[in-house]
Amino acid sequence: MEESFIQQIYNRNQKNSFKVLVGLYKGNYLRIFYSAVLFIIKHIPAWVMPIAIANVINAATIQAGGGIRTIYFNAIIMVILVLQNIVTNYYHTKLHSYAIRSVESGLRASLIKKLQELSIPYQKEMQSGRLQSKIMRDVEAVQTLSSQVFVSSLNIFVNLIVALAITLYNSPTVFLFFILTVPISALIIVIFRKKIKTSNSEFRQEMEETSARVIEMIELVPIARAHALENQEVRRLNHRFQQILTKGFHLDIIQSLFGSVSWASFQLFQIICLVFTGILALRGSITPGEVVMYQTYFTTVVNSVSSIITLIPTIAKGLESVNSIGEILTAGEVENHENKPKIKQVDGNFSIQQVCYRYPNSDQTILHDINLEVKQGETVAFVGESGSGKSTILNLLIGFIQPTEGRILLDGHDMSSIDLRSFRHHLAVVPQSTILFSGTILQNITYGMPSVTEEELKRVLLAANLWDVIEKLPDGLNTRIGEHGDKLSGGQRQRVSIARALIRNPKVIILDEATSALDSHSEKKIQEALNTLCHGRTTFIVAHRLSTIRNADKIAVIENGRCVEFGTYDELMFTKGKFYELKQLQM
Ligand SMILES: Nc1ncnc2c1ncn2[C@@H]1O[C@H](COP(=O)(O)OP(=O)(O)OP(=O)(O)O)[C@@H](O)[C@H]1O
Repeated sequence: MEESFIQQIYNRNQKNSFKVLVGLYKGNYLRIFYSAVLFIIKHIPAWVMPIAIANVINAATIQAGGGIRTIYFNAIIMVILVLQNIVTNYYHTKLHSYAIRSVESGLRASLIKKLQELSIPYQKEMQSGRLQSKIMRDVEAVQTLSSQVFVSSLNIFVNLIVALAITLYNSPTVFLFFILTVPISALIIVIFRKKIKTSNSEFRQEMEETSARVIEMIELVPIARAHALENQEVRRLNHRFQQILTKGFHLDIIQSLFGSVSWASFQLFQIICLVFTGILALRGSITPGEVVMYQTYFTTVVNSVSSIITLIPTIAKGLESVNSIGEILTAGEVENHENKPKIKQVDGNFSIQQVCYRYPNSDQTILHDINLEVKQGETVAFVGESGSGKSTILNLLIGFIQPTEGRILLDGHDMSSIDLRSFRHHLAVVPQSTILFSGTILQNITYGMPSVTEEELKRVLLAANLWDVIEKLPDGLNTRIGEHGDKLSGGQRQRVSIARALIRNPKVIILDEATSALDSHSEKKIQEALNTLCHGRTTFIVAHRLSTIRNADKIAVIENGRCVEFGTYDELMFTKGKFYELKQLQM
């Protein structure tokens, strides 16, 4: 799949999260600019009001100027400036909010797209809870960062510049006093910045980890309940919450200390400023109105500088989230289909040649020199002890993982050199634990199919032995089946899964047979459905049922990652080797 624009921004600015953030707004720069201009207009009252107030005070206290006319004139100016704020604020918000919200949804869309491309082993490694936390929580932190940085920093910088400029124009002495705040604030920022960044990063990782555990726990509730392990589960999570408490507490303390130190320093400055301008007024250098004016501007300067300081934790958190999202968007563990030829037709001939496999995070080779020739339409059953490597072979055949040595040929094409998506259009996978989603039965069966005719649907339902089940349901095919299909029985779920495979009319089927025991009636129904499904298609089954094994064209016995026997049922029974032993054991 093509890299999204957001992915490109991440790849180009891997080390610099601030550059990434700015880059994300490409296409919105003009909107942001107009929003900033409107902000300046809407904010004019904040700068003009102190002057107008000073004029009114001076007109009232010093019998100079225009008296009542000055008071009225300044009042009218103030009213106009205040009222225009409502309109300009509306358009200012409209523009920047659209920009920020579109980046927010763009980030989520890019993450989802990337998740669909990442290799299956990588996804398993990352855990769904952590991924979910990145998609929801981190993107939200980036959105908060954007609005804070844009709205607050604009507010801060514009206020600061105007207050300082007016003061400089009126009194350079007071101006010099004002800018003394800069080194003080810089010092405070330097002292706290690194601590806040580290603390934020630790807290974010802890949250992600806990998120993963919580999702896992929710999925495990029935198992925990069935084994009376509720308390253990609660304890396990409580331990994680304790970690969050410690890390979050540490973060809060640093942030709060940072806030209070800066607040106290600036309040002290404000008191000094009042004393300083008061003395200047006593000496007659400035008027009483100007004392109020400078005090107001100084409050603006102080508030602006302390706002920059209070913004820092949010910025640190947001930039940490920019990094966190980048972990996914720049991950290289993707299924690479770029520039690989698509296959137009699949017959279903497989040649597995000298295949070995080792999981990336392990130094143990799981599969050794697997060699199998499978003809179009044949059914191959893999049997063997648990952990012998059967599911790993299925994952290799789907292309979720690639052989570390050897190769797999599909109709003569090396699977590593073709666009696997073109093969998977002709493939149906029926996993051991049926994966259903919380829609209707119809939606679950026709998942990913653009259109299905009534006759086709009926044929599939009959073949999957689902017709009777559907007929008994009040809403028929439109019955909602609950999360993961919880409202269906295990056997019914398996048959829905078989129907989903059937409707795709695949050329190749990969089937990890469910191990759970079913009653003989249900077992018979499933076996009939499976027979229809596999008929005339190349099928690979991890087989547990006797009937499946009996019906397979070939049986491959896997032992410790090696294929120790390969042949028909009768051949393997005749040679009285491993398969014979396994059968004896089962019986
Ligand atoms: N992601 C992984 N990382 C490392 N080792 C793994 C991973 N997945 C599986 N294994 C190991 O690979 C071996 C083969 O596993 P596999 O799931 O293929 O066995 P299986 O024959 O299908 O077992 P079962 O019949 O119980 O499903 C096991 O020893 C397992 O521990």
